[in-house]
Amino acid sequence: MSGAQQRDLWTAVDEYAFSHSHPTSRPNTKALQHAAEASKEAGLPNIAASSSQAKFLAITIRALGVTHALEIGTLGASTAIWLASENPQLHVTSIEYDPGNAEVARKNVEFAGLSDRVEIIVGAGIDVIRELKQEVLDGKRPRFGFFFIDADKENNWNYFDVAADIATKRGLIVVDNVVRQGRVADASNTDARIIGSRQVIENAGKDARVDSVVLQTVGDKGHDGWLWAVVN
Ligand SMILES: C[S@@+](CC[C@H](N)C(=O)[O-])C[C@H]1O[C@@H](n2cnc3c(N)ncnc32)[C@H](O)[C@@H]1O
Repeated sequence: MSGAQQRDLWTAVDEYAFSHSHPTSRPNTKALQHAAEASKEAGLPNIAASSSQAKFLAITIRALGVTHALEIGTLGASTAIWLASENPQLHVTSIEYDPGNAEVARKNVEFAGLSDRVEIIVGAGIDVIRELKQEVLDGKRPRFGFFFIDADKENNWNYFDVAADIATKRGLIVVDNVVRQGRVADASNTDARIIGSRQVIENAGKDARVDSVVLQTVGDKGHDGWLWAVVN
């Protein structure tokens, strides 16, 4: 089977399964479709987590009873809306570097009726997460039970390192796109994003604060994978 055929198959399975596991009668369908359309119209790239992946994160959060989540990399707020709309107990803080993306995201969150539970902070992820860390340590913010690291891949480890310090006990840290069509296993690849993947995988494995695993994924976003870590 060619690469294109494989990808078509993965997409077909995603479309079939998602249409049944999340029928359009679900209450958040309109908000999610609106966010996708408005993001496309505004020219945002098609790089949000897939619907199946975002729902998987959302129901994991529900199973764990997480009340505060931190996302790095908002884009048009697709995943933030998934997390908040599937979890009435959840407050989502999401950091976005690009003010234009943040504006689209805010409007999408407002359309979804989630402005009271989705906070979008504009700024460089590493600066903002360090400020949030100080707020958590000062007792001005609660610890986060879930992190979705999905921004500049070169900073994966820097985000992870702070996240492990401000997580709740048994908090979950997910880093997106660490496999990158398998290129992570090619030691000769010097792409900064691949180096960012390797750094977070290797450092997390040695870090006594967490227990981690990498899970490869296929679907309508191709072949990639997540790093998952639970904070001890
Ligand atoms: C893959 S997209 C995020 C998708 C989103 N998590 C979702 O699944 O719906 C990555 C986003 O990270 C933002 N970004 C890139 N570098 C950043 C940085 N240094 N700090 C914060 N955000 C950044 C980009 O502007 C982009 O909107």
